Amino acid sequence: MVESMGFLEKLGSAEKLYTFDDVYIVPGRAPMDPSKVDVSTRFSRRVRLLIPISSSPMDTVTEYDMAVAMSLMGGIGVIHRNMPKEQQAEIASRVKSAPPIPTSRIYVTPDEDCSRAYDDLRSLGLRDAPLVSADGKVLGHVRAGSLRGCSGRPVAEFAEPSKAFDVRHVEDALNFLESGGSDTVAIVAPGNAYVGTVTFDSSLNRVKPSLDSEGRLLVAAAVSPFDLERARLLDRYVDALVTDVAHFHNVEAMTAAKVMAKEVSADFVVGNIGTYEAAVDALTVVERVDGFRVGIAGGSICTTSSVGGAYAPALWAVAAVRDAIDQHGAGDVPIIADGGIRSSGDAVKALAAGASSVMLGYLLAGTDEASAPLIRIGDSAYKPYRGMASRGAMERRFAVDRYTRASKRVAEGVEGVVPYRGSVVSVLADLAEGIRAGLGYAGASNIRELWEKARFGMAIPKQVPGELFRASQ
Ligand SMILES: NC(=O)c1ccc[n+]([C@@H]2O[C@H](COP(=O)([O-])OP(=O)(O)OC[C@H]3O[C@@H](n4cnc5c(N)ncnc54)[C@H](O)[C@@H]3O)[C@@H](O)[C@H]2O)c1
Repeated sequence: MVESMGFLEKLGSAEKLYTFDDVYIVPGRAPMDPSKVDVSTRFSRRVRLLIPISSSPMDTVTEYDMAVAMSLMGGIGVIHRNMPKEQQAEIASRVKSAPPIPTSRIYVTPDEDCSRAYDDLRSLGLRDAPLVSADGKVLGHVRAGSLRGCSGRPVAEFAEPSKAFDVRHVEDALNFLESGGSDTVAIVAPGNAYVGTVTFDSSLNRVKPSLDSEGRLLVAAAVSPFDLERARLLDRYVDALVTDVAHFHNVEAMTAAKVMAKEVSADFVVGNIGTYEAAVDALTVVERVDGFRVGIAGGSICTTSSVGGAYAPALWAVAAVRDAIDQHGAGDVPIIADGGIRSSGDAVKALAAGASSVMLGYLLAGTDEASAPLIRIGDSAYKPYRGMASRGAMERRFAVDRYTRASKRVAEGVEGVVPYRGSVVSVLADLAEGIRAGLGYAGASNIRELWEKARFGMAIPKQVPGELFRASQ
């Protein structure tokens, strides 16, 4: 069809590539209060989430801390691939053995001065703390009360029998804390190795982690579709593998992914893709697709649209891929909307267009758990954030992995900084609440209903709400 068109006709029939700023959700009749809206979803065919959010596999975003926090908050983190495969697998395995509750690292060591330990515990408002040896084993427990008035003696003299709980049975620890038996308990891995301290905090009840069938935190990892060895290694630990290339709709990438999908047992998510045709081809060639990561060139640090002139904004691409899935009887393959999401409102629009979840980079990059160091510029704190096809990220990739194929020499991303935003826990809690509110406005009580009920509208003339207020400031 397109081939028989003249060039002018081709230009004139340009498709409308809707972006997040082009449309809004038209409010609909809400069946319930937003607090009761169910935002649980699936990341991929078998991986269930309690909030529809994942963290992007970027080297300034997702390593151990982010992956743990994402799952603790009901989402999932995708560990980036800009490191040796052994290191990526080690991170995934540590996430799997992390306690499925928020922990801190408050403990006392045997040779610590007892009066200093007493002051430390009182300043934290704690009645007790685990006693942990220098080589990381839980030896017992120390009560602040028994340290009162002591001086110059080692903490070891005040040790009481251990109050440590196995990481595989943390519900016992929570019950013990709730019963008032203690303020703190140690969580240990098999062999009594100290993992972290759980401190009694009524807000614990509000944390609902997303877990696998064995009660462990969820984790996913990025791979190149050409890196079979990495995929095989990661497959032992992760719930999902995510092919991580800019343009998955490439015959070589899809053919390699077909081989990989047969070799691994974790859910197999492919991407990035941006069109109806890419989804149909991927479903046909790869044969096992457990999820699509959708959106090309939309990220805040991505320069693909200026380097290559190509763009498939996540909103438009999600709708196209959802239609492809529905029309090709592929069942219920979840879509992850990726790139350019700057707010919970953007996330709601992506979900309304047929996504099951959203993947975030920019919104999470400024948090404590993001894998870049905190830096100070003048009086303000920032964290570095860079595209995975930026010069720095590419150099790192080729330096750490000699098997990486160099598909590009020209960077398609930039490196910068984002303002520091504190813990990702509160960022995610706010985003989840915003998404619940969005479903409420759309008149939906869950994401499925949002797909059915959401109506899109355009403001004419195009106007951004709040613009008038800002203009008058
Ligand atoms: N989401 C986006 O919009 C976007 C855009 C650019 C880069 N990136 C990220 O940057 C990193 C590097 O990506 P990458 O694809 O260069 O990885 P890569 O160098 O590992 O390339 C992998 C393969 O993807 C295919 N491919 C990539 N770009 C192509 C193109 N322009 N035309 C045809 N085939 C192409 C090729 O098969 C290539 O061998 C990844 O983490 C990727 O997710 C993301």
